[in-house]
Amino acid sequence: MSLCVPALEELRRLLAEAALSGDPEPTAMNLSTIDARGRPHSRIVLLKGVAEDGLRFFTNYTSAKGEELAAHAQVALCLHWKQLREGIQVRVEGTVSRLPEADSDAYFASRARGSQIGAWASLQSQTLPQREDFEARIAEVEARFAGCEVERPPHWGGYRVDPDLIEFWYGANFRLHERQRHELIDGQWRQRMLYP
Ligand SMILES: Cc1cc2nc3c(=O)[nH]c(=O)nc-3n(C[C@H](O)[C@H](O)[C@H](O)COP(=O)(O)O)c2cc1C
Repeated sequence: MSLCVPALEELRRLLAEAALSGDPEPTAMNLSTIDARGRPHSRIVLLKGVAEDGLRFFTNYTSAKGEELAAHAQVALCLHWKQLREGIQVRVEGTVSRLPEADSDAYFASRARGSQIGAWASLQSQTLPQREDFEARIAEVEARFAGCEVERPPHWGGYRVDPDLIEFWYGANFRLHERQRHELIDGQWRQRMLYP
């Protein structure tokens, strides 16, 4: 894995700045995946860390996105902070792999108990015939783990995105926006500007 240290440092700086800017969801990012038929799908997930091994997010491995990621490991991520400076967008493309179990365990243990219960109770992406069915599953999981810690379900955990493209778009007056693209080409990170 080859990391683009300057781009990841810039991303961390922007995340910190976005958190201070009062953005209610500074880590919300669009995650695009491709299914086995080549059809793209997008949804928001939370960016849970920019680490040495890539960008992390957590989800249900048996969800629609989990199946899509098993079919195609290529993903595109997009973050947008409307109120930061003149507006900033970050695009990331790369390859996902599952995080080590110990990392998923550690993150799961840090989650609120309600979220832990939800990870067991939600059959994410499957048809829910009626709301009461979900509530009954939540009650069943709460009873199962009453008085003890909720362990991580085997179907729930993290992915890391190993980027091969990171692009920063900085908004500016009169549409003189700035685009800085970092691309991994033949094992080397290269930087160039693009017309906005
Ligand atoms: C602000 C926001 C944050 C979200 N964060 C996550 C997340 O971190 N992980 C997750 O699995 N779903 C998250 N979701 C729900 C997803 O957008 C999506 O509905 C769910 O993961 C099912 O997607 P799928 O059927 O394509 O697998 C979030 C939704 C919103 C609006």
